[in-house]
Amino acid sequence: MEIRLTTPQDRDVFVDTLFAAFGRFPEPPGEGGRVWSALEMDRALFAVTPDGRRVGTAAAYSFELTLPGAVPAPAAGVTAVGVLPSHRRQGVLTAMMRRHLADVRARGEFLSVLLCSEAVIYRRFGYGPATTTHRLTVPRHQAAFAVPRAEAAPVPGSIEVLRRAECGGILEDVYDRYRRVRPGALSRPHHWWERGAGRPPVAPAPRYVAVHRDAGGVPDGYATYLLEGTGTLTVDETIASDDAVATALARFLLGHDLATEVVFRQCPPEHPLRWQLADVRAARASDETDWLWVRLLDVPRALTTRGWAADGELVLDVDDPFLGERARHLLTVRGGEAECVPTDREPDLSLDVSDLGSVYLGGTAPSTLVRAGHVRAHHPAAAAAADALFRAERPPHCLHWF
Ligand SMILES: CC(=O)SCCNC(=O)CCNC(=O)[C@H](O)C(C)(C)COP(=O)(O)OP(=O)(O)OC[C@H]1O[C@@H](n2cnc3c(N)ncnc32)[C@H](O)[C@@H]1OP(=O)(O)O
Repeated sequence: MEIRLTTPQDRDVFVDTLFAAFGRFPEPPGEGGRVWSALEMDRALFAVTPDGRRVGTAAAYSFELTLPGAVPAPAAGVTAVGVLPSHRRQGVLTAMMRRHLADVRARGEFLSVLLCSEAVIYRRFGYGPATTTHRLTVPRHQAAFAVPRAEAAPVPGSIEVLRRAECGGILEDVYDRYRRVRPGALSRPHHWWERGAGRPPVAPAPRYVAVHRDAGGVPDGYATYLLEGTGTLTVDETIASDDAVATALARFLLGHDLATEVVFRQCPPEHPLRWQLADVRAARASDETDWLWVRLLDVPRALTTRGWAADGELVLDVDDPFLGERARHLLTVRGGEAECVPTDREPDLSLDVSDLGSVYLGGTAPSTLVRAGHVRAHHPAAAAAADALFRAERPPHCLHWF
């Protein structure tokens, strides 16, 4: 089996092969099919049999991932993974993953990320689930806000309702400012917006957009939504770098006449809404799911690149069975600056690289993985020390679909 890079001329066959792996036919370009226009064919792979048949596909987008401390880092976004049903469980994906990880390293990148179709596939390749997302449903009759102190001084500004097609570059600008400060957020490259590649609101599906502007008229938040005939107002995403702006948008959406309930999709963990409503049971959480999976390809570089909110010292014994690598690192953080060097000191924690991926963005406490039996703590204080160190300024969240 040969694994080879594709060329721009391969795009149609690539998409066709991918859909055959999923047992479906490619969507017309005007619908979900637009997302394939963003494929970077110089990062896409075909698995080819000795007799020349293309039986597997995998691709990668060039994103920036925001790490704790608002640090941007290049991240390869794995996508379009498929192996024809006739060729499964013969190691085709394994071969493509090996090649992908080697290509990422060769480019000087140290992070690979993905969204899983099935959660049992990728841990063996060193990926760990690092962020979650869920939806919040609020019945309108329970949507009254309590008036905590923050609400006494509402954010100055205005909200205007536009159609998606009227927004020009507003969504792209607001999203880009937002993603630079949110751990776990991915960039949405310009050509995604230009081509409408992705799900709404990147795809220009019919949507209304509540655009929040600051007192000077500059857009600083938006929410895209649609009121369905059933009375459900579905919000695709609320984007605002400022919590007060997000609150103003939530108030606006929850005040929408004729809606019987408002469904906020793609919510981050610890969303403040339930604390803002008078009825603390009103915002019902559902459909919680893993979202971004993270794979580290250079542990010292990954650990010294992210920001750290607390000082501390940890010895981590990290096992990477897929790449056949094992190393012990001394991580020292002083004044937010991290140093990570090889050591032969006794470890505080022993863990698989996939578990390091899960805790890397601060979304999973190392102590949870110790309790789950994934991570081994070598002394009683180790897990708490790791929790204090890895915690991010706020739980990481990713809402980009790719
Ligand atoms: C980021 C994304 O694009 S997610 C999309 C993933 N693609 C899909 O879900 C499309 C449908 N599925 C497929 O095309 C294939 O089943 C794939 C791509 C998931 C797996 O491809 P394969 O070539 O069969 O994988 P491969 O033979 O390398 O399997 C490696 C190991 O993973 C296991 N594995 C692979 N897929 C699965 C699965 N879906 N469920 C459980 N185990 C799996 C195999 O059993 C094997 O285990 P082993 O090493 O213990 O023997």
